[in-house]
Amino acid sequence: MDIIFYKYQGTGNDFVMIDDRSESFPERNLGLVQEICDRKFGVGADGLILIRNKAGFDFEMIYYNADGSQSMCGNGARCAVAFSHFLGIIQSNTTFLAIDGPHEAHIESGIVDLKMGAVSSLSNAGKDYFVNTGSPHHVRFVDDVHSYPVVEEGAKIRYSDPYSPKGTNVNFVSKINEDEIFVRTYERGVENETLSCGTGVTACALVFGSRNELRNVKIKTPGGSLSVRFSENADGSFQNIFLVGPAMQVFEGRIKIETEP
Ligand SMILES: N[C@@H](CCC[C@H](N)C(=O)O)C(=O)O
Repeated sequence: MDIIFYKYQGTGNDFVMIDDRSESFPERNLGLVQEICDRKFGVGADGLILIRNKAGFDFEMIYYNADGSQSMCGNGARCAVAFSHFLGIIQSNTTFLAIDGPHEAHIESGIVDLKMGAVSSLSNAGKDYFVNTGSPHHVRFVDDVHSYPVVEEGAKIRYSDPYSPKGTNVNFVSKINEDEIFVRTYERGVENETLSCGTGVTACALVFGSRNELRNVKIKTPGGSLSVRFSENADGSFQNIFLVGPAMQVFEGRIKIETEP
């Protein structure tokens, strides 16, 4: 069996995208997801996304990390919107379903403005913070994020007791300007630093924005620039959270699936 795929990247977070409206992808075959995402033996990606039909929505995004686990992916969702636009499923506005619930988005000139789920609170985690933006995120502010040992420290926190057994993603943040931060993220499910993480930068923007009375935060990541705007309620919850940034198709191809003779 051959599967036609497209590759997308959103600020360097890269995804294999499959139009699976026919529901022919063997979604329970997590070994296949791992093989496709393998950078040496497969296509290579941080994650794999299936686009499926869903009653009441324009489409459903089914997201897998490179290891086959599932969670919400902000950059993946922006790429899914761009891919659905490319496929002609949507025009410039959409409402779609992801693992954490419904999302709205707008796409124009390759920039996707994605509404994230509401966030109930920010928690303290020692001197750091924890925020769930559809996926769990530990947020640590550091003096110089560029020289910080992200993989080593991220792996320690990712597997640490408070987050066991499912673990967390871990973000390291330095302030660049009054309204701008630099974020590097260790992602669970990839088990490495990725060039950008959409739910991660959203978590960091909420913490930074809340502490500094900002409602629009610019973010730089190793893979490019994003922004997050939001409103904060008196009870410390957040709503109308929008993650904005580019999503690009980089190539298309055919995956050869070995079948038993
Ligand atoms: N890269 C993603 C986050 C993907 C999910 C995460 N690795 C997890 O398992 O929680 C993003 O852009 O949000």
